[in-house]
Amino acid sequence: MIQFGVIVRNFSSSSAVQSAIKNVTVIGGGLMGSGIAQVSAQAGQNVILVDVNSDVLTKSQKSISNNLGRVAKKIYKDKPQEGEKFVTESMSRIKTSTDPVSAIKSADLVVEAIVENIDVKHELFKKLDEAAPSHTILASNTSSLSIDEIASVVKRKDKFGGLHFFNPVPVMRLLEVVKGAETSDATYEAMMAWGKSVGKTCITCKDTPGFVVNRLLVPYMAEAVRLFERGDASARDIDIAMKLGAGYPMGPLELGDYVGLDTTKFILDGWHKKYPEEALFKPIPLLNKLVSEGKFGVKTGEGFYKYEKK
Ligand SMILES: CC(=O)CC(=O)SCCNC(=O)CCNC(=O)[C@H](O)C(C)(C)COP(=O)(O)OP(=O)(O)OC[C@H]1O[C@@H](n2cnc3c(N)ncnc32)[C@H](O)[C@@H]1OP(=O)(O)O
Ligand SMILES: NC(=O)C1=CN([C@@H]2O[C@H](COP(=O)(O)OP(=O)(O)OC[C@H]3O[C@@H](n4cnc5c(N)ncnc54)[C@H](O)[C@@H]3O)[C@@H](O)[C@H]2O)C=CC1
Repeated sequence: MIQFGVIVRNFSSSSAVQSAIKNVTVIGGGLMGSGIAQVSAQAGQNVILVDVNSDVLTKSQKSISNNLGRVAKKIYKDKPQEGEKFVTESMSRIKTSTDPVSAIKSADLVVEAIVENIDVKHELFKKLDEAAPSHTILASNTSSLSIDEIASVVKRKDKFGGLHFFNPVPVMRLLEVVKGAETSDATYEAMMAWGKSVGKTCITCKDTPGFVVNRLLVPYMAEAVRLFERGDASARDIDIAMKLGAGYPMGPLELGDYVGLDTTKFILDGWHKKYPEEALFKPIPLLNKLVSEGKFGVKTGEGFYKYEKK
């Protein structure tokens, strides 16, 4: 059995701590999964990125390569050749697959970043639990679902936890490490060490709705949509207000488009179902309308604003 210890290394990159986790499988090659694959490969780990859709995987590889290029420009400002080597080597550590079962055969850690739907996540984790080696840690990047509820379908509850990243993963420095009711101390410590190894500052949170960031951020974004829906201010003015008046890097509606209005709706709907009396979680007709029209934000080319399709 692999012992997940921590080896402290004395080198000057952001990942000063190296985790014993070497092989990572990331399931879901969308916005978040591609970012998680990137930071893992950057940190020297072998990555398999899995998606049901092979076109998504092609797109992910392209965006990871571009984003690695941005990182390389920063780290290797005056050494373009070293920058190129960094990109090529990091990319060579990422393999792709459409078959989750074969992709986890040598995984030390699996990070799931598929659609925010408990039934779909259950179906996947049942398969992963049966197929993964006994030492493999299973983790979910869920934004809003309960870690214990997701873990209810697996036998290895002691080796299950939450690893909640933020978008864009290569830039946002936080990782919320969520300890479920049955997550063992060894698993929790291995997740913390791994988070540090991929360059993140880790905080710990109990398995509560939205953990820390989303419990505060999602109701704020929802209130901004309601304000716009009432016609109290234009979308542009709401966003300018929060950027210039509160110092946020993005306004709340821009952020909704960036996170994905589909994901935002999944989060709110899930919480509303669980806590029907909570006014902050009530459905928002405008948000539902945009999602029903396929306007998910940046990823579909339109949300509150229009974007050039990538
Ligand atoms: C829903 C959930 O469960 C949880 C969530 O994720 S909630 C969402 C959390 N995220 C946020 O709140 C994001 C808020 N927005 C921001 O922080 C910033 O607007 C932003 C970082 C996204 C973009 O910043 P910006 O200054 O407007 O744009 P830009 O100049 O393109 O990027 C800033 C830097 O990040 C880098 N960057 C941006 N995206 C990148 C990516 N995907 N990969 C690598 N580098 C990237 C750029 O290269 C640039 O680097 P330098 O400053 O060294 O040149
Ligand atoms: N968008 C955001 O800002 C954040 C999202 N999250 C969470 O991360 C997860 C993924 O979100 P995004 O990356 O935004 O979604 P996304 O829609 O960009 O990507 C999801 C991907 O999962 C794939 N997929 C769906 N079912 C699958 C399955 N059974 N097996 C393999 N692949 C499958 C889809 O083809 C898609 O490419 C969700 O749980 C979300 O709540 C967490 C932090 C931030």
